[in-house]
Amino acid sequence: MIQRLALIGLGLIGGSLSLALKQRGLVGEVVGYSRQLQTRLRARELGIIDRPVDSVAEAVAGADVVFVATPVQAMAGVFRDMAEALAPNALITDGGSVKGAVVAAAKAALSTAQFAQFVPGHPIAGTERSGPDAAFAELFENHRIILTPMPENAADQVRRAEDLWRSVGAQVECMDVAHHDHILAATSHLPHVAAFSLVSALSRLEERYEVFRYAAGGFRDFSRIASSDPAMWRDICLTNRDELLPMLDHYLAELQQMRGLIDHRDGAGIEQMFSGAKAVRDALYRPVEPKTSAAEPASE
Ligand SMILES: NC(=O)c1ccc[n+]([C@@H]2O[C@H](COP(=O)([O-])OP(=O)(O)OC[C@H]3O[C@@H](n4cnc5c(N)ncnc54)[C@H](O)[C@@H]3O)[C@@H](O)[C@H]2O)c1
Ligand SMILES: O=C(O)C(=O)C[C@]1(C(=O)O)C=C[C@@H](O)C=C1
Repeated sequence: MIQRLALIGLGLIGGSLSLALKQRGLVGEVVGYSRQLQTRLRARELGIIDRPVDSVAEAVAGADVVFVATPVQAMAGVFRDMAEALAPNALITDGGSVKGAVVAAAKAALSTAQFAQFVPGHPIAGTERSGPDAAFAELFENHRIILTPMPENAADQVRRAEDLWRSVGAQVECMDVAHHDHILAATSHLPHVAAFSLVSALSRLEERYEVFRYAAGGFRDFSRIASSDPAMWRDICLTNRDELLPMLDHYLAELQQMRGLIDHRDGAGIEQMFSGAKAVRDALYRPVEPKTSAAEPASE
């Protein structure tokens, strides 16, 4: 049970965590801060927060859990603003899509003791919608949450972060910060860049109105994520640039190869490439299976 949750960033991710905790009766009071007053008031109206405040410092004062859910590049300022006001035993965690840059920002802004209270996290759950109106209590159910604990973290802080996410129905996995950024560059950041680029390319065609008029299921599935928040994805691309660029080059090489096969009317080559991709997706892509309590290992 959380006595007071400080929520910094009141959009899809922060709002959904608060609604999930409130729905289960797992939080006393939720105090919220986001940059714009209008967002804070809307978050209160939607029942995401109980008390809007005017600064990060005011939000974290007296909170036993602090959750940072702003775009990644805003987090450095948020950590700086909270440092003076944090309670000594508060758990600090976040939902940022990139972990290396967030850890570096926390380390620069917080004292050694405060940094040890910070357990970085990343829910692998979301939608293309943003802002408080996009939040919903079920978002994290049966989705993975990756925690990237650090050697500085005390074991009980890591346990608190794990318990927090399990309590809202998520399945917790831990990995190293650098490995997280490498893997997520492939599975999340590259697909978003590909989707934004595809829609951007189509939008430049002279016949674009007709193109979008006749777009059907394939286009819808591939392009949905190009409706995601541009500022959030700008931040992700810039902060995970070193992992994203090689993934992008790898993908561009594959596209070039496909172009060559089509250009040379190499039907066998095209079919082979498609068959390989289909076989891998059919075999490896598995949405998270809901866990029944009976299936939980006894040690968890
Ligand atoms: N959208 C997704 O699918 C998804 C999934 C997993 C993780 N994430 C990560 O979670 C974080 C939040 O994403 P979201 O989808 O909830 O975004 P969002 O746009 O819905 O919400 C972001 C919130 O942060 C606030 N904000 C922006 N700058 C701020 C600042 N300087 N100080 C205080 N508040 C500020 C905004 O007003 C808004 O309330 C991001 O770091 C993102 O990378 C997003
Ligand atoms: O489903 C979506 O709309 C998402 O984009 C969610 C998604 C992703 O799967 O890439 C987006 C960003 C994250 O950091 C985690 C999850």
